[in-house]
Amino acid sequence: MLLCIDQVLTPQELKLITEKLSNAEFVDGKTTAGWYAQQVKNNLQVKAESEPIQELNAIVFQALLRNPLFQMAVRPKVMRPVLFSKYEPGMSYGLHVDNAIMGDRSPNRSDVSLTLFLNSASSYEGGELVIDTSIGEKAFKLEAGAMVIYPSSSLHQVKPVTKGVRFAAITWIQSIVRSAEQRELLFDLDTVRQLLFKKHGKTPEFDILSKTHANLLRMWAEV
Ligand SMILES: O=C(O)CCC(=O)C(=O)O
Ligand SMILES: [Fe+2]
Repeated sequence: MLLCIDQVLTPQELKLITEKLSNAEFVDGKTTAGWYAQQVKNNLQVKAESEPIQELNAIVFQALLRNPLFQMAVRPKVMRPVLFSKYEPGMSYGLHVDNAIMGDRSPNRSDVSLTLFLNSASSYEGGELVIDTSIGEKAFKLEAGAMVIYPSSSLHQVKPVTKGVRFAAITWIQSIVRSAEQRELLFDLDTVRQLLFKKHGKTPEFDILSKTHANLLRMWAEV
């Protein structure tokens, strides 16, 4: 499932992140790409284990964990440390698929990939995240504080930035529900269940739908 969620970060969080990024040390992004993705990855990212990384990471994790739509759509089990990237004019990330398994010491499967846009879409040209979907390519260039989540199984790329600078936060999530199809079924059922509750309260229909939702989750969850 491809989903865009607006206002994941508050204006205060965005301001803090932007300030920290303006003083951060950036290094070549190739260091965290798979061997073939390295050939097409041309960007910068905040040095791992550098001073602001812990704080920046915590802000993004908190924002994700308090977001009900993210929780419903992704059902996170493990979230990989966030990468903060910067694309200057001429930089891009060519077509690739994200590594299936990430992390040497405690490996996780990547089920869901996430791009959180950190600066205004009008402040740079190019830099769209283009994802190959079953109905063709879809381009995303969202406002600061908004994010797109997409299956890690998709081929995708970041188009060259031609003017200005693009900042983004990237992470990958292992879901407690491995299958994207099952996650989408649960998301739809949960959405209907909540809409029904808002309209009619706790009806017998709501109860049965809640039972079905809970039991499918029980059947499919790996916790
Ligand atoms: O910056 C983005 O929107 C996506 C970056 C990406 O594809 C990656 O880091 O694997
Ligand atoms: Fe990627």
